[in-house]
Amino acid sequence: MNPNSKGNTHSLAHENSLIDLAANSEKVVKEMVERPLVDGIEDHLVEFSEAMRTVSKVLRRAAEGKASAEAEAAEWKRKYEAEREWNMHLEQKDKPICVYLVYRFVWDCACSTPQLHHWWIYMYRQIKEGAVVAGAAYSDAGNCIKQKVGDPKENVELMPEKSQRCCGENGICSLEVLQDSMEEESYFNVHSKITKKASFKLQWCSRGDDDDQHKHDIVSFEKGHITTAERSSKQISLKWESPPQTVLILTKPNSTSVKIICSEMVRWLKEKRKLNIYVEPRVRNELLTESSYYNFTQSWNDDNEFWRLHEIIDLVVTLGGDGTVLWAASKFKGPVPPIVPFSLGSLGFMTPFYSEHYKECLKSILQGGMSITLRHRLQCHVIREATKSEFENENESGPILVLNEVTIDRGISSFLTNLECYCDNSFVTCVQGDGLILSTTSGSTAYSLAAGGSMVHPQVPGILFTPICPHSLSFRPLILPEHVTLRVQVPFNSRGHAWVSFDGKDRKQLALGDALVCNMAAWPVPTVCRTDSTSDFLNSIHDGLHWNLRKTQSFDGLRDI
Ligand SMILES: NC(=O)c1ccc[n+]([C@@H]2O[C@H](COP(=O)([O-])OP(=O)(O)OC[C@H]3O[C@@H](n4cnc5c(N)ncnc54)[C@H](O)[C@@H]3O)[C@@H](O)[C@H]2O)c1
Ligand SMILES: Nc1ncnc2c1ncn2[C@@H]1O[C@H](COP(=O)(O)OP(=O)(O)OP(=O)(O)O)[C@@H](O)[C@H]1O
Repeated sequence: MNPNSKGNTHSLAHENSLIDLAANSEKVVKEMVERPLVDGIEDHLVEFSEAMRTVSKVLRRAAEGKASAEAEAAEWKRKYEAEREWNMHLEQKDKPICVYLVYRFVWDCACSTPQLHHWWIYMYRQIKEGAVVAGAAYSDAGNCIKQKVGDPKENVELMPEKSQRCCGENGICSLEVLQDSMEEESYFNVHSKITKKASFKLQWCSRGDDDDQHKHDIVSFEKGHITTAERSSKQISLKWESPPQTVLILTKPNSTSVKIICSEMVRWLKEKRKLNIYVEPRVRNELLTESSYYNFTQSWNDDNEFWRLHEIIDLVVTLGGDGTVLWAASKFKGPVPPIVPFSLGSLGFMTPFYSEHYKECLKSILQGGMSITLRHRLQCHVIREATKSEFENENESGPILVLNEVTIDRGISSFLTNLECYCDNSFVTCVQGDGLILSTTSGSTAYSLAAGGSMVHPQVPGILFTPICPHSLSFRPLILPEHVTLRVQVPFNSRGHAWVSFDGKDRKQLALGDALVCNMAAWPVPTVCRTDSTSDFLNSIHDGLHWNLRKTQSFDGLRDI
């Protein structure tokens, strides 16, 4: 048998079987198609296709929602950044082109070299910061040589000295610092024959470290402004490098005991410590009504003048309760000088100094170093839905700074607040309840505590997110890191408006669509400690809040051992 013919027969059979199979499959499919559908399958298919349609609708909506949330977040970011830019622009505008005009530098020839050196360093810093400087200096009694500043900026120009007096004979050695505008010039002329702000150094150290090896500078100090370049939770000490000369006293109004201590303190600071003393206009009037002796006290006419005071104030003394410390902090929109809080209120959580011992306390603070607590503040912006591109007038004066907290609540509305909260543009939650507290760690022992938030040591950097009476069983308070930006928005489907207040003051309404944006401010409030930050905090929670006060269990009764 021919093997080839055998192979041909096999392949032919295989082909025929494939044709049969195809014809059969076609027949089977035809039968299946023609066969009536089994009961119920049609219904299932309809249901299935409806379900698929619903799924695709949900997916489409989710995609649309995500896109709109992203667009909204981008819009808020844009508004927030535009507002910051605007504020920075205003700040620049506020900054006089010629920040300092040194119009007289009377030089004692006996101390020429080191002081002249310091003066030029000081001037160089001003120029670096954008100041146009005009001035003249005299190097020694006989030869009044005008010195020109190198050229740190082109706008440096020397002005002829008005009264070219050499002071070799009278021995005065003073630097008068003036603002350039008329208003500021007259203000400083009238109010201060001043003086350079005292300089000091901030360090952190571990407890019990006696030698300087364990101390580290944490803050560079220029022009008397404290800024936390690096936030530290360690104890911070402040050491004067030149004697403080100017003190501002802020007092709680309508209190007889405060008035008595205030007038005594002013007299003592002037007579015994030879300090320049600033008081509020109200207090100056009260002192002058008491006696014309107090004519030496200085004050200010309006907020603009006050806002420049931090440039010459070495120390702030508060006489009152916590409210007076909050008041003092709120007066400083930028850098804050160290605050010495004397207790003349009822609770006094942040006021560790006893007013009866003011002489000893102030003496040691003015002479030596001190421990301070750098209390962080929150800066808040109210952003109105109605003003999409421009920012409200209220924002033109810059952010509102709080030392305790900013509260968003339902105010007089009887409905639940409905607040959408975002952290760095990520959705956090929707607060449905009486409201929300965004608190600093200093404020953790105030309203936030009453709403169930944790007590946090004031040196711990963080922002407390504490709901007020949330209508939910699982809403625990949060503590967020200090670097985040929080946005709390009243959604359009909210039943009522919300209200925002700053350290319990300045209530503002938030309409539908309005938002509050807040983050940590650059300017902390340095408060002087009686002992140190931790001891003062623990004393306050024990004495002020009676924390964990319980009768001690006796030895009587059952025991494990
Ligand atoms: N339910 C509450 O506890 C509640 C309600 C509203 C306001 N407050 C707090 O009152 C503060 C305003 O204080 P005020 O003196 O101007 O108003 P206030 O006269 O109403 O006094 C409020 C009380 O809170 C105390 N307090 C303030 N700051 C504190 C802090 N950081 N730690 C511990 N206790 C503190 C004060 O000593 C005072 O006893 C707000 O910032 C807010 O924290 C609390
Ligand atoms: N210099 C000031 N000018 C205007 N208002 C002030 C000034 N100092 C304090 N206040 C306000 O006066 C109120 C009472 O002040 P403060 O809280 O210091 O006293 P207190 O209520 O007696 O003390 P405590 O809070 O310890 O009970 C606060 O609302 C505060 O904002």
